[in-house]
Amino acid sequence: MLEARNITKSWQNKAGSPNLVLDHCNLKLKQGQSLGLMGTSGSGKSTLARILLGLASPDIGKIFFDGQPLNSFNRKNWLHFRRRVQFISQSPECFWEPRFTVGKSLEEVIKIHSLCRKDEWTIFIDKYLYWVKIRRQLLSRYPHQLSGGELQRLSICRSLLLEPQILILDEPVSMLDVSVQAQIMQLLRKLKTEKDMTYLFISHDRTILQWFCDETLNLRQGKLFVSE
Ligand SMILES: Nc1ncnc2c1ncn2[C@@H]1O[C@H](COP(=O)(O)OP(=O)(O)OP(=O)(O)O)[C@@H](O)[C@H]1O
Repeated sequence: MLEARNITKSWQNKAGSPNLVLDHCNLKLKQGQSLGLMGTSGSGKSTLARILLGLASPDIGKIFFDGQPLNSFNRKNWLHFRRRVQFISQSPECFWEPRFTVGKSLEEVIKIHSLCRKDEWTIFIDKYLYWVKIRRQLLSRYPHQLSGGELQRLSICRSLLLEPQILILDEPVSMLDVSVQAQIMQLLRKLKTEKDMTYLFISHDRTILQWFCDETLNLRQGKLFVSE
C-alpha cells in the first residue's frame, strides 16, 4: 500500500549546515496493519510522516502508494491519494478553519470531494458522527468552543467522510487527559476491526504502541529498527 524506500532527509540547522534526520529509511505499511513508530523527541518521526504524506520531499529515496511513486503523481492521482491517506495530528485545532463552525467545515469537505448530493449532507454526516459518538448539536460550534477530545473526534470524523484506507496518526492522544485518551484509542481500535483501517501510529508512549500496534519501529539516529 504505502511504502518508503531508502528515505534520506536532512534539514538545515540555524548555522546553515545539514542536520541528517532520516538515513536510508525503509518501511512498508500493509493493508489492515497497525504499525507503530516511536523515537525520542526530535528523532524525525514527524519528518517521516510528512514525507509519507507527500508534504515534504526526501533528498534521496521514494514513497510509493499502491506501487506508484508519489513524485510521478498527476493531479488526479493526488486527489485520490489525499482521500485514501488521511492525517490526524496531536494539535487538531490547527487543522480547523477558526472562522467556520465545525459543521460548515465538514460540509466543505463533502463539497470539495463531491461526496454526496446537498439534500443528503445531514444523513451523510450523521452516519460518521455516530461512529465518533458526537452529538449533532455540537456542529454549530466553532473549533475554540470544543474540548480537545471533541475536536479530535471530529477530526477523525472529517477523515472518515473520505473513507480513507490509511490513517497516519501523529501523537493523536498526547494532548488529551487519560480518560479521553482511552476513549479515542478505543474508537481507533473499533475502526480497525470494523473498517479494516490501516494505521501508522506515531507515539513516544511504548505502552500505547504495545497495546495498539502489530509491530513497532524505533527511529534512532536517523535509522529505523524493529522494536522488541
Ligand atoms: N522544516 C524544518 N526545517 C528545519 N528543521 C526541521 C524542520 N522540521 C523538522 N526539523 C528538525 O528535524 C529534527 C526532527 O524533527 P521532527 O519534528 O521530525 O522530530 P519528532 O521525532 O517528530 O519530534 P517530536 O516527537 O518532538 O514531535 C529536529 O531537529 C527538528 O528541529
